[in-house]
This record gives sequence, structure tokens and C-alpha cells, in this order.
Amino acid sequence: MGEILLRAENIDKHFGITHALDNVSFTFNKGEIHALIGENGSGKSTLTSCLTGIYQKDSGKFILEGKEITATNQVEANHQGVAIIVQEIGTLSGLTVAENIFLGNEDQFTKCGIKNTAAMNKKAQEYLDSYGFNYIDATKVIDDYNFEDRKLVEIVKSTYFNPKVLVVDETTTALGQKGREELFKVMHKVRDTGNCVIFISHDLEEVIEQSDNISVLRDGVKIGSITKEEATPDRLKALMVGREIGDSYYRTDYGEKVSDEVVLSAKNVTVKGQIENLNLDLHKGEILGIGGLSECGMHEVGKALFGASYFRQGSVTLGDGTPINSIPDAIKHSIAYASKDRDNESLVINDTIGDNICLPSLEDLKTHGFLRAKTMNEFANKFAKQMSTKMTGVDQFVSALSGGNKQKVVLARWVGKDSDLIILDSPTRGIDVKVKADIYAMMDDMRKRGKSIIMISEEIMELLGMSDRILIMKDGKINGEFLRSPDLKDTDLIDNMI
Ligand SMILES: Nc1ncnc2c1ncn2[C@@H]1O[C@H](COP(=O)(O)OP(=O)(O)OP(=O)(O)O)[C@@H](O)[C@H]1O
Repeated sequence: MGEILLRAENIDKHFGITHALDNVSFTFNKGEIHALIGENGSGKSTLTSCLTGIYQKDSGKFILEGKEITATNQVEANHQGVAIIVQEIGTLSGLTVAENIFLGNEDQFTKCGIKNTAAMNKKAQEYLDSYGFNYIDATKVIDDYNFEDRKLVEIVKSTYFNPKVLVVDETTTALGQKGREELFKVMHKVRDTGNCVIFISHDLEEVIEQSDNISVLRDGVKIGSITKEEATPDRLKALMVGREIGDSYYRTDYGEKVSDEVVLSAKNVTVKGQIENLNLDLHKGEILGIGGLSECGMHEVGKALFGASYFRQGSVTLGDGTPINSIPDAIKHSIAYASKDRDNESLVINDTIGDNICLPSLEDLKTHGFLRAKTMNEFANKFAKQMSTKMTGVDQFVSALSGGNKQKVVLARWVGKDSDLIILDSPTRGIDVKVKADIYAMMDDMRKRGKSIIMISEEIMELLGMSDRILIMKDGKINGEFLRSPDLKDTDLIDNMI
């Protein structure tokens, strides 16, 4: 048993009728990586948000090195030695990288009321360089960087001051392989200096690999804690879900012939700096996986095919030659797209679950030109429930949902629309094991019904397990193509990524 660094004692938190945390108590030791796992909506983010001042607990205490701490915001938590890398974007648009890193802590660069911006930029760049993120320019506006790079900035922001407790909330799925390795280095550094990392992840293999101890929450209640040595993926799944669940996630068929009918074609598609002369055909009933390192351009491919890229060159056409040049074109022709950046690009966060699910289907839901609230309500309910969304009702705001449940709303929207052609970027990001299996089953069912799916993913096992064909991208170009086979190995794909 290590020496205790942080105690959470009888933490209780309600959101209206939702009892998000029910009197939970945990101990976190010095020099450990302590994973916190549980199904979507089990209370992991609520607990760490109460610790870091994002939410206020109803009752209970956090005791750090013997002293009670209470933070009313993240900056206060930082001053108490507690930091968090949040699940979604944790940097502020409109500010520079340096301003984001030192947000709330600019005093160190201010003398007689005047901020020394040059000194702040210099210090921020020194930190970025020391983490190996030297290609990120401290003076640039954060909006110039993509989702992953913004996460890297957040890593610096949350750790440059050597916090005693670092919360890493479902960050790995936002990062590519290289970003993950950098994050793990930072986590190991925190542990090796006698501090503690609270690590939230749905990737159970990664949890076992990285953590020393693992605690489980279910429906806001603490189920138990086990050591790395005691943990197996099956045991963790059973603790999370409350029953044994198998691990036959993926499709098991091999050798099925995919139709020759082309439903979507990209010819010489170029998006400057991201994709170069991309050519691909998607067939009816095919799951086409696209993988690579996160900066390889694959995330832009989804946008380009959906008509959502700025300054796209080349052509995207349906099988009958109809051009797809804009988002309305795509939706009109039954194409769906779920972005990796769900809060900013997929969801209308400050709107209800119901409105979000109905959004692309509004025309289909009209009777005699009118939309009826009852019809919309029934439609939203049907698909939210089909995705097992944990919610108080479809009138709940999306902003009040846990990360994984937001993702379920995105998918419910497109399942409801019954699109023929679905582009899914990182479809299982932040999704728990049980729902992951449901999503894979849903994709399998869609392809059997003749729907075509493009699945962009950084999860190699997901690509191997679900795709009929896999394209691996490198430096904006396709660098390898693989047909579905039980003999295909992760190393075959990785060799073409690097
Ligand atoms: N701001 C909020 N308003 C209302 N309810 C909320 C709010 N934040 C969280 N909840 C609810 O509290 C419960 C716990 O959510 P929490 O985000 O802690 O889950 P989680 O375990 O982190 O899930 P995930 O793995 O999906 O991120 C959920 O039912 C969620 O809908």
C-alpha cells in the first residue's frame, strides 16, 4: 500500500433528478496512475469535475495531503495542485496558444498592471519545445490548430506547473499514436515524481497497461478497486456492467463478396496541406476503413467527401455522377457524417437531444408541411433509446450529457435519418464497451441492408475487425490498401502508416 495523497470522502452530487454521485469515497496514492472506469454516464467526469472546480459537489470532502481542498474553478484547483485535461476541447477560441497555456495565471508576466506578452510567449514556447511540441507556435491563435494539437496544448497547460494530482479524462481517443505516447510520457513523469494521475479511459487494455490501480463506478456508485495484477479486460467489463459480457465485438465473417456497384467516388481530391490527389471508390454494402496517424489527412477526407471542406479541389460524385459539393448536397442525397470533434462540428450543444436527433430528418417528419411536436418527440425517443442513451428525457439539453452519451446522440441522429451512405469519423470515441458492441452490430446490420459506410479510425483493431477494405493514409495520400482477411495483422497496417 502506498502513501495516501488524495482522499475523496462521501462525495455526493445531483443534477436535478439525476443522482450522478452517490456518496462515493476513494483514495489515491502518491506515485500511482489510478484508472477510473465505468460505463458512459457512470459519474467519472462528475467526480473529477467536482475535484477540479468545474462542478460543485453537494456534500463530501476532498482531502489533499491531509488538508481539505475546495475549488470553485479550474485556476483555483491548479493553485491547490490539481489539474485536469478535459474530455472535449479545454482551450478557448480567439486566444493565442500562450494565452491559453497561462489563462488565469498571467500575473507572473504582469508588472505595474502591464502584461509582458513577449515574455509570456517566450515562456510558453519554451514549455512547448520541452514537451517536443515545437511545431506549435505559442504566438498563433489556438483556432489555427486542429483538435489533436489543441489537446497537446492542453497537456502543457495542465502540467507545466507539476501538479500533485493530474486528471486525464478520456484524452487518449482524441490523440493519434504519437500524441498518446507523449501523453503517456507526461503521465509517467507525474507518477515518477511521487504525484498521482487519475486516468479515465474506455480502452481497457490501455487501462491495464498504464495503470497501477483501477477503480470502478457504476451508476454513480463505487463498485470497487483492483490492482493492475488482478485486472483482465473481462474482469473489468464484468465490474463495469454488472455481468459477464463476451468479447466478440467485431464481425466474424470473412470472404463475403462486396458488390461492384460504386455509390461514391472521389477523383483527385485535394485540400491544400491536408489531402493530395485522393482517389477512392465506395461500394454498395461496403464498410471502407480509413486509417493512419492522426495528422495523415484522414480526418479531412470525411469532411471533403461530405462537401464540408473549404477550398476542395477535384470531384466527389455519387455512383450516377451527381456531384457532391456542399453539405446540403450531401444531406439531400442521403449522405451522413459524424465528425471526430462532436461538440463543435456534430452537435448543437445548447439544444435538446430531441432537436439534435431530428435535425437532418425535419423534412421527412413533416405532415402536410407542418412539424408536430409529438411526431418529433416519438422519433427522437425511438432512436435515443435504440442507442441506449442515458438521459432524463429527449427534452434534456445535450450539454448535460456525459461524453459517451453525446456520441450516442450523434449516431442516433443518423440511424434515424436512415442514410444510405454514412461517413463516421472515430465512431466509438469515448463509448463504453457495451455500447461499442452495439455500434459494431449496428454497422454490420447496415451493411447487410446495402448501406455503405466509411469508417475513419485511429483504432487499428476496429479497422481490422469491421472493414471490408482498409485504406491507410500517410502525408495526405493513400499509402496502402488491404482487403478483409483473418490473416491481416495490425503490423501490416502500421508499416504503411509510418
Ligand atoms: N451539467 C450536467 N447537467 C445535468 N446532468 C449532468 C451534467 N453533467 C453530467 N450529468 C449527468 O450525470 C451523469 C454522470 O455523467 P458523467 O459525465 O459523470 O459520466 P461519465 O462516467 O464521465 O461518462 P462518459 O464515459 O460518457 O464520459 C449522467 O447521467 C449525465 O447525464
